[in-house]
Amino acid sequence: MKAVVAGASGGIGQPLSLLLKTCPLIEELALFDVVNTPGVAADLSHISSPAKITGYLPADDGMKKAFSGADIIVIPAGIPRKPGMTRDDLFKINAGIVRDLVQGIAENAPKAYILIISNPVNSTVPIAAEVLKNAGVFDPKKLFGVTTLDVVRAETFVASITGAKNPQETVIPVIGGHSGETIVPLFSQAKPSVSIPSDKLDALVKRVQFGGDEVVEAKQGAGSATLSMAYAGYRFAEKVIKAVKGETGIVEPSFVYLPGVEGGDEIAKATGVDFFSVPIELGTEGVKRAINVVGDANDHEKKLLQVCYDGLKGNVSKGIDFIKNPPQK
Ligand SMILES: NC(=O)c1ccc[n+]([C@@H]2O[C@H](COP(=O)([O-])OP(=O)(O)OC[C@H]3O[C@@H](n4cnc5c(N)ncnc54)[C@H](O)[C@@H]3O)[C@@H](O)[C@H]2O)c1
Ligand SMILES: O=C(O)C[C@H](O)C(=O)O
Repeated sequence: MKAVVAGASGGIGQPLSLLLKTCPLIEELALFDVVNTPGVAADLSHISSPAKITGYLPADDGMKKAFSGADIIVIPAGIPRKPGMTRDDLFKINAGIVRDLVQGIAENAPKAYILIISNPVNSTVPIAAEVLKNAGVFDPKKLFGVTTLDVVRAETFVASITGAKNPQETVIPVIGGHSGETIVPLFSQAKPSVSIPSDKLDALVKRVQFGGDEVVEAKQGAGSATLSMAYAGYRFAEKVIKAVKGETGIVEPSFVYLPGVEGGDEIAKATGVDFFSVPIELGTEGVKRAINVVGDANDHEKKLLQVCYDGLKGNVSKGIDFIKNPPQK
């Protein structure tokens, strides 16, 4: 199993690479970034875990060398938010970064599982899908927008109300997209069920939807969530790897292209959007099936979902349009 981190020298990239370096399921780890990968790779190479580690810069065909033979490529490359910015404000710079990296994947590792962290995820994943389609190598079962941090936040924040000792033991589907009101936690479907006092529900939902802002404001201009994101990115990558290696029954929400995966058509019909995060059962080929939890949402959650669909549609078409009608240089 060869894993790659593209954007490996950044705030997320470094701790994510650290976690992947310690993963016993990975034999080879390649780090790619426009800066500092030789140093980050040298540092991590002293860790006595099995993964062989290499670092590449764009010079000397670095992207080709990093991506060739990759089984899984995680992309946290791109600029993060500062206070007062929306994720969509990152589009101008990050759209081109993701387009070019995914083009490199299409050319050098067309069969790799691709996990996109770079924001705005609601648009960068459709960008990736279009690039892969144009290159004739799009497999919707292998393209994932990483929304795990929203799930992690829901687990953590609900535990502060229920007092659960281990927040991770409560499974909460968080669906939709990855920004503000497109993020919809379905607390009515938590397993085991949770009891949230009605006067606390709105604030809890808002905290999950705008958890990213909490970190952006606390960092005062020094970036957005990096450590919790590295944890979340690793958690999702590890689940994909375990499923690919044959472990069964692994389910985690992810932002995928619904019409291309089993069970997705029904959800696309219900939501009116083709890219959407829902619980995904993972298998040896990536997405095994998308699980339709939309119909089970309660009335309060259905109202949240309506707002989500409206916001998400614009974000998705903006991404698709960026590739179909490229901006003039
Ligand atoms: N999906 C999520 O839940 C989630 C959570 C947190 C952050 N993010 C997003 O992740 C991205 C990265 O955040 P960060 O805090 O690590 O930022 P950062 O600025 O600390 O790191 C980004 C890294 O990307 C590198 N990079 C830039 N262009 C590149 C290219 N063309 N090829 C390879 N590498 C390139 C930079 O050199 C830098 O090392 C941001 O867009 C942020 O909004 C997403
Ligand atoms: O808030 C951000 O901009 C980063 C990330 O999407 C997050 O949810 O923390």
